[in-house]
Amino acid sequence: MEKLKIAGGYPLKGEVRISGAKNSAVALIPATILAGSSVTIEGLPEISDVEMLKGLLEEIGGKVTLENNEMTVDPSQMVPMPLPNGRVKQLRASYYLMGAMLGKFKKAVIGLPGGCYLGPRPIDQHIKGFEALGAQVTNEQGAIYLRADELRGARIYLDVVSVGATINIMLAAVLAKGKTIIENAAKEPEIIDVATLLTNMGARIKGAGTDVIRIEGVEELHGCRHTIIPDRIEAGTYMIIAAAAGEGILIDNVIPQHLESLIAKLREMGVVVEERDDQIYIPKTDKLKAVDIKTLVYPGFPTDLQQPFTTLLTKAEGSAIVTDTIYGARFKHIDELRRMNASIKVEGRSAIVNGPVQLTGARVKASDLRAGAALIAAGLLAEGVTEITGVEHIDRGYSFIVDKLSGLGATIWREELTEREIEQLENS
Ligand SMILES: CC(=O)N[C@H]1[C@@H](OP(=O)(O)OP(=O)(O)OC[C@H]2O[C@@H](n3ccc(=O)[nH]c3=O)[C@H](O)[C@@H]2O)O[C@H](CO)[C@@H](O)[C@@H]1O
Ligand SMILES: C=C(OP(=O)(O)O)C(=O)O
Repeated sequence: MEKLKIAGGYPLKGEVRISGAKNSAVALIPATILAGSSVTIEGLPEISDVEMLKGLLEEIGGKVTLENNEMTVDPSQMVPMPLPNGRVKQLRASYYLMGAMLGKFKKAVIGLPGGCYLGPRPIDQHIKGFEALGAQVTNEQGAIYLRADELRGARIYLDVVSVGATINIMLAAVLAKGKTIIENAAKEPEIIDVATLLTNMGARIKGAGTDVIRIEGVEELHGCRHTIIPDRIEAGTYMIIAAAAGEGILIDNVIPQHLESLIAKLREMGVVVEERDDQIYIPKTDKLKAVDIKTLVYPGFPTDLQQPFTTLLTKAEGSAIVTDTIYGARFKHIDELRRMNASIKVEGRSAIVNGPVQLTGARVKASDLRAGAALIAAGLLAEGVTEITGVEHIDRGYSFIVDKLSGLGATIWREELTEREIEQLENS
């Protein structure tokens, strides 16, 4: 086990290249199960979620190669092997194995997913969708059992706008008989990316990226090659770091339109954001103004950027209210930021941040992926050294974070935890 150490307070400058999108990758990889022949995905991020999914596809008989961020999956020998435990618990997106395996084999046994604990994360809408398509779904001892004689297209209205349920229902429906309509669908760019891959595989999908998706089931799907979209959350994290501690940072391989809500909020704070074709440039910002944010489904402000944005607000002049309407308890980073001298209080679904304060280095724990991003941003701003444990969460979603930040001039490194530190963590 490792920890991250950051000696803060150094100005950051230069260029950083964004990797492929985690939340696309984790759906594209299970989608390959549906094909009849090999699928290649280019530009995958080097994160542990991708490695976990590679292992899961191999467990069910897939032949998988992963080299230079390019994965090729030959699904021809795959079987509907139950996956009740093990790797499925290490990530959230193992839930996509439910839709993909149900679609392909008409049966699946998948353990309940892990991933970031952000308060309750139900999957009732996924299950409602599978049932509407004709599956019997039961939950037995922490695993979801899915079985169908045949899957038939259906009209499915999602009671909550859910990224996971929208993609999972698409995966299950592309090989179903007849037409499926998903109403109140989520509109995130990752959904369009998955629909693009499935369409290249021969699926018939219309409306991905709007709130009504129409799918006409086909008999079979074939192999193809697909290039993943850039990670808007990774890009947003570096934009926040650039606004907080940058002296001119160019963020390369980004689709600026995917980040309009963040760009608008940064501009409101007084940050100059230059949008180019596939790059964003943020020069040094002298003074930041506090702004309120409220997370919403896409194209609203993403919940995944709420935590790092909170760190930025500690440097802004005035009082700001951060409200998370998606995950009302996504505030585990706040206690840790307080250890670093932040002045923040949590009231219900909101955090009230008072700034500006000079953060100071401390020993802190990343409870989840974006809490980790918030603490890294804080460490870069802080006076002194910050030690961050819980690095395994950060490695789920940020490729080469130490190298990328070092390339910008940060003093950041990994260290092995001592046995005593591991013991302390296990008892905390
Ligand atoms: C692997 C992946 O892509 N993860 C992203 C995905 O998670 P995930 O797909 O888990 O998030 P959802 O979009 O499903 O969740 C949105 C909201 O709907 C609720 N809900 C969801 C499903 C359901 O069946 N019932 C239900 O009530 C959730 O509790 C939450 O309040 O979208 C989240 C919201 O943008 C992001 O934070 C995660 O990074
Ligand atoms: C919450 C996240 O991931 P997951 O849904 O995979 O836990 C995230 O990417 O911020």
